Amino acid sequence: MTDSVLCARGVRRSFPQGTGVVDVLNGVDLEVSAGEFVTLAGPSGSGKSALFAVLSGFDTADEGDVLLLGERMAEHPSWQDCAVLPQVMGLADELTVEENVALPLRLRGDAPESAVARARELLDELGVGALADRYPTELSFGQRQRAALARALAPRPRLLLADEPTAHLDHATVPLVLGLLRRAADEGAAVLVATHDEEVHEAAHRRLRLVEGRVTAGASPL
Ligand SMILES: Nc1ncnc2c1ncn2[C@@H]1O[C@H](COP(=O)(O)OP(=O)(O)OP(=O)(O)O)[C@@H](O)[C@H]1O
Repeated sequence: MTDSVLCARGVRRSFPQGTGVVDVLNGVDLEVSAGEFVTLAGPSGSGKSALFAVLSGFDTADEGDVLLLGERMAEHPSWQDCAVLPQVMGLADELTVEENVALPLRLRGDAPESAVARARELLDELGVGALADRYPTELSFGQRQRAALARALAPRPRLLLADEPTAHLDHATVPLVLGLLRRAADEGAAVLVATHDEEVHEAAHRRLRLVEGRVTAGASPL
């Protein structure tokens, strides 16, 4: 693919377990291009979060390469280009919701007014605009998840990795999240989502599966 944003080749990762080791990733190959919304399925414990940790540069593969925009992630972590929505959402408790969402924009030097405007717009779209002045600990898990998604989307990353972005959401809220993930892809981002949620898989351009530590094509796209 010419417009590859994320490319993993031969990624292996093992973890110590008891007296031995468990091989979780056994040679993962995958590619996600600009404008693609791709989902990753796999049974609980199959290694989706472990793979996302390697893809986002939080963890290092024992073997193999991860390229972001053609650069090796391990050597050139491109924090400006990659946004992550981890399962543990990692909002800063001492900042309000709005400040959390605006933070990546402020860190890269955006003016306060435009950072706040972007934060407000995303929070409104995700149905949590009224909570902008609250602190994360005052929110439900589903509300925090939407705030964390707003923060990930705020800088318009080239790559968005979202781990179970609908895990805490009710049925009525899932379409709001799907709409923003699709829009990010339509605007040119590469979007990779690990999920057990069939509704999310159905919205994807392409589906992948993690089986026995390797990525295979999932069910055909719609
Ligand atoms: N840091 C670690 N140390 C030891 N073992 C780990 C570590 N991280 C992951 N594992 C193991 O790797 C396997 C895969 O875990 P992972 O959390 O990636 O699964 P998952 O597919 O994301 O599961 P779920 O769908 O339940 O979130 C598990 O057996 C887990 O115990």
